[in-house]
Amino acid sequence: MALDAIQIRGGNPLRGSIQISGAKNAALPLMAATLLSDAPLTLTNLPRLADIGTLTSLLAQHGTEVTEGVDANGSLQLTLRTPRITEILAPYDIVRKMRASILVLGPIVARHGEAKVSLPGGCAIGNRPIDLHLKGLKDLGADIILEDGYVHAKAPNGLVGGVVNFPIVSVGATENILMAACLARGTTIIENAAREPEIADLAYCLMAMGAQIDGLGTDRLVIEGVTSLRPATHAVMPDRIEAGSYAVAAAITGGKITLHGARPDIMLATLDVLRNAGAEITDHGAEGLTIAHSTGRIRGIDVVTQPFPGFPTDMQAQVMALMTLCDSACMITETIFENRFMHVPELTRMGADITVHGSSAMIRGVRQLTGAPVMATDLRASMGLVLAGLAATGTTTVNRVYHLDRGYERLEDKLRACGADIERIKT
Ligand SMILES: CC(=O)N[C@H]1[C@@H](OP(=O)(O)OP(=O)(O)OC[C@H]2O[C@@H](n3ccc(=O)[nH]c3=O)[C@H](O)[C@@H]2O)O[C@H](CO)[C@@H](O)[C@@H]1O
Ligand SMILES: C=C(OP(=O)(O)O)C(=O)O
Repeated sequence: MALDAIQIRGGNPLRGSIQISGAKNAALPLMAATLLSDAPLTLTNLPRLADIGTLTSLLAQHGTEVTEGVDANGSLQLTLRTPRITEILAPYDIVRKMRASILVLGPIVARHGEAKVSLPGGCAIGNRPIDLHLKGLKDLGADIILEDGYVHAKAPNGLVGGVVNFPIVSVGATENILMAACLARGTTIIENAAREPEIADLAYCLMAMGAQIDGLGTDRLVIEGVTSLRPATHAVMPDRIEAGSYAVAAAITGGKITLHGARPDIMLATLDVLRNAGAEITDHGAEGLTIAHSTGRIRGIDVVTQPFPGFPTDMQAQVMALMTLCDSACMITETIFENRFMHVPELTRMGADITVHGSSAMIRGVRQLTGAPVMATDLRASMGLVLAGLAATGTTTVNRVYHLDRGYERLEDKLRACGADIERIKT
């Protein structure tokens, strides 16, 4: 595990352009989909991230053959082929590193009739139970036993389509059940499905593989099971959270950045907040967007995280960093994860004025942040601190860079190309 740190000497307005990478949170379920079929699945526009490597190792130990290449745009391309599931066990040592490992559960049970996946446990941002994943598989006829820290799911005669009504919206549970339902006998209806764009991206890929899915982009997905799937090639959608993070980099430093390949149509809630905060945003459609913040201070805007199309929890820490410099006071409320304010004490050490009351944080804007050594316990909190460091006077050292390596491809290169004074250092 890399224990390097990111060191930033803040204060430069960032100007330039950044190419947005493929989305981590789309890539992971797309890779897991290979387990549904013996036919090859080629994924292009993959980001080179630690999480992609972790899932590649997990898939390989389940029997997936992985051929690595480079696509026409220079991004990572993987051809995944799983002639058969050679191992039903997803071990604790891999699952604990990355919660998205739970996404192998649905596909392996659906195809092989049995899977044994380590319970992921909690993580820095919350408890993150998997009861909804298990409920969905039970609704499709799987027997589930929890033993020795593992979920043991069995459906020896195959899954059977049914109605899966989720009591709360879950991205991962929707993805797991969507994949499993592709091979279940008959029709599956997922009610209260998550509507995140990464789910539609997964559905498009599954349909290219021969799955029959209706209701894309809605909270009701209808899946007609098929007996087998065919080869497919799919380009991973652009990362709306990476794009949102760099949009904040432009706003917080009073700069101007063009985000090539960003999709403004799936970033509306984030862009609304940034626009209301005083940024000027130019929508270039499929080409991307340009964001600038040239006049006056940031306006304080209240933000509440919600499932898509609401404001994403994965942008909360970054927008909080921005709001520390606002001209008034504002409130950020986190409704998705119970412990996603780990960046608050670190931002406070940089001079921010933030008071947390339960799931809300009251931010009173300050005129300036000052650099400090900081440490975050999760990916987006780390990015929030990088953004604060870009705006602060003096030097900020963000420790535990491995969190950032989970979700931001070539972070320092992309920011440096826009004028940031940023480097990776050994600690
Ligand atoms: C790899 C990936 O795509 N990760 C994203 C995914 O995580 P993930 O899929 O884990 O998040 P969920 O949408 O499942 O979680 C939403 C809420 O539902 C709860 N819950 C979830 C499942 C369950 O079985 N029981 C339960 O109670 C969670 O604790 C949380 O409070 O969506 C989150 C919400 O947009 C994002 O922050 C993560 O970046
Ligand atoms: C919380 C995140 O990821 P994961 O679900 O993989 O922990 C994230 O991408 O912000």
